[in-house]
Amino acid sequence: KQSRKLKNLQPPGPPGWPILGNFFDLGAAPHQTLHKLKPKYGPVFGLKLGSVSTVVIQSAMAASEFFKKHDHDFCDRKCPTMLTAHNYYQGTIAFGRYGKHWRMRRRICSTELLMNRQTNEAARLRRKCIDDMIRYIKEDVAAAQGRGEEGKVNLARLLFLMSFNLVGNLVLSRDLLKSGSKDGKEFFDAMNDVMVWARKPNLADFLPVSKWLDPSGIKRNMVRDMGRALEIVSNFVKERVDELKLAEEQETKDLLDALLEHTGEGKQGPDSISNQTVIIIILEMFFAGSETTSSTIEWAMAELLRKPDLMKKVKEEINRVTGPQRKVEESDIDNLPYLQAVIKETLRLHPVVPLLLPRNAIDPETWEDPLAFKPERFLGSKIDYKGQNFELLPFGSGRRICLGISLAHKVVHLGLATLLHSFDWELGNNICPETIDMNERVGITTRKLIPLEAIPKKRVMDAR
Ligand code: HEM
Repeated sequence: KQSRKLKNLQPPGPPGWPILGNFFDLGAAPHQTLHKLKPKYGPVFGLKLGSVSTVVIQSAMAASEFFKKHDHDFCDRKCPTMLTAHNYYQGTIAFGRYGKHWRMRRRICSTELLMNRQTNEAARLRRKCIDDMIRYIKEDVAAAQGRGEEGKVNLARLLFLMSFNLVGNLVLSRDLLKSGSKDGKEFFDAMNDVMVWARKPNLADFLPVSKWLDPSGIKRNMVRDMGRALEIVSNFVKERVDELKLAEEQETKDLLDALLEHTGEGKQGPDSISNQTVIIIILEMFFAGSETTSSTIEWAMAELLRKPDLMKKVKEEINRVTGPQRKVEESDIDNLPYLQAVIKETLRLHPVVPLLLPRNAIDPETWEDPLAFKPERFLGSKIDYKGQNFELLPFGSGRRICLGISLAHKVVHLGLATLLHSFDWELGNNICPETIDMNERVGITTRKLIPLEAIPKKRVMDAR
């Protein structure tokens, strides 16, 4: 949201169509279209998306200036129309209006979930979910080979299952994917469906008069699936409330407990939250924390499979630090500079939230050969993604910086390193490094259009 003063300062940009403005000029990959407009309009220009005035910032210098001088003016958010289903907008952190309610919800989540009081317990859960993924991979390969196939696994799906299950463990202390968990399976399906609808671009966000139209039924489907997801979470919450009533001592063990401490009778004022808000925040942790993390690891694997020499280099580094038998631990991350460079390069080239939460900057001029995957550019460089280096902002910066940054940092490194250290990866018949499809599917998050599949092989060193 812009103040009137800032609105008047809207910089010039490409002329748009009457009423619709530049909405249809953005195309299927808006972040790439914006990059192409830069030579003509400079690093800062304005766009009219229907009735919404937007400022695009595409240089490190302008982003630095923006965050240092105007972060406060731009720290409000506009909730996409799709997320008004079931009053989602009233509880959300990611799309919430800037103010005391947002601040309080964010504080509870970052303290309880991400700075985690029980640091060792959270580390154990991360380890467990990643180990489970390795087990599922082995089971899938065995099943595929049993069918006489070459043993390809759908890495995209297995990574998503891992990060989804991790959020379930951290926020609800529930293993949602444990076989036989009916609620878990239903919740997983409903979540997936909501994300499909949320990914669709929606003219109603930019042209309020069109918000009553629903030609392809997206809104109707969203209401239905969001309703299913919220109902399942609301049952989880009810169960916990009942458990707490019976418990003698109440100890905060996860995010749900922490949120429930702020509800209930006698709680009033800015410090209190409603039951519905608890449910929405829990759901949001799954939206914000699962696909973002899994997609980043998937892109990193795709880039490494395209460049076998880089794959070899990162595997050798891990092997040097852990030896062939020991598992990679989170405490190894600091000693794996090449792995860190691979992740930074992945987040530079494939930021999973490229545009749709505002304030993210892409800055090709800062980088030599910007479209090439070259982790080496980060070796010996102090550039990091914590929001202070404005040429690399995959998690945003300022007051609305990603709340899950430290969790994502650990899971992405440990997850990728464990995949690489557990198997030797091959592409299989009919595909070679040069032909891996790297197209994007753009929405709230940018995923690989074609989910990555690869064959995990017994490591050469184990086979010897
Ligand atoms: C690689 C993984 C991830 C990436 C690239 C990512 C990226 C982002 C970005 C770009 C934003 C907007 C920042 C801004 O406007 O300045 C954001 C916001 C947010 N992220 Fe993440 N994220 C990731 C993982 C996670 C995880 C694991 C969680 C939690 C479990 C999470 C929770 C959130 C929340 C709640 C917000 C909204 C913050 C606010 O508006 O106050 N994210 N993320």
